[in-house]
Amino acid sequence: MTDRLPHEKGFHVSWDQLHRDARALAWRLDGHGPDDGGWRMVVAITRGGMAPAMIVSRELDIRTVDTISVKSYNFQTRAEPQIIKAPNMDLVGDGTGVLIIDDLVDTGRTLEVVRATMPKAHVATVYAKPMGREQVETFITEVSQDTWIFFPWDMALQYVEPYRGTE
Ligand SMILES: O=P(O)(O)OC[C@H]1O[C@H](OP(=O)(O)OP(=O)(O)O)[C@H](O)[C@@H]1O
Ligand SMILES: O=c1[nH]c(=O)c2nc[nH]c2[nH]1
Ligand SMILES: [Mg+2]
Repeated sequence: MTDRLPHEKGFHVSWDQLHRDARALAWRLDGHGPDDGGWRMVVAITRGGMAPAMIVSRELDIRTVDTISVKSYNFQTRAEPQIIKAPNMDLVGDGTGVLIIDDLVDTGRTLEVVRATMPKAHVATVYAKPMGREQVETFITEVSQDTWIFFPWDMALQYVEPYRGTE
């Protein structure tokens, strides 16, 4: 099944902003792991979760980092999420003490699929849209459902015309 989402607005995130927001996510998570061991592992949802997961694992000094690969979108058109690569389940166990990190939650379908494989893990994203918010335990910034978030790895600096135009 695919459906096209109308996006009225754009939210453009620079590398600097992403760094600040991912750090803020780490600080919010600090000290909120399970009482008997804290956060012991990070699982990044590729590809968008990899940069935030690197920053969070660095801030929280977590050295065990794995990935789960999920493909859900072709540009802005969504399809059913598919797990292409699983993390090391011997390390993940039931997910206790595991932080699952993604760049954003939109409809929540990606996280639904990922959560099912690690039921006791804690899910955190940097950004969240209302439809998927309930799939996430911790996030930093919410944007409206009709906003498309543009990440720094999808953008480049380019010339823009002055507001008043040129002669
Ligand atoms: O909540 P949902 O509606 O499922 O959408 C959110 C997911 O979509 C994007 O990933 P995408 O599948 O585009 O892959 P990418 O991370 O490799 O860009 C984004 O990075 C999230 O993982
Ligand atoms: O770069 C992205 N921006 C978004 O807003 C979004 N929603 C789902 N997948 C997305 N990818
Ligand atoms: Mg993704």
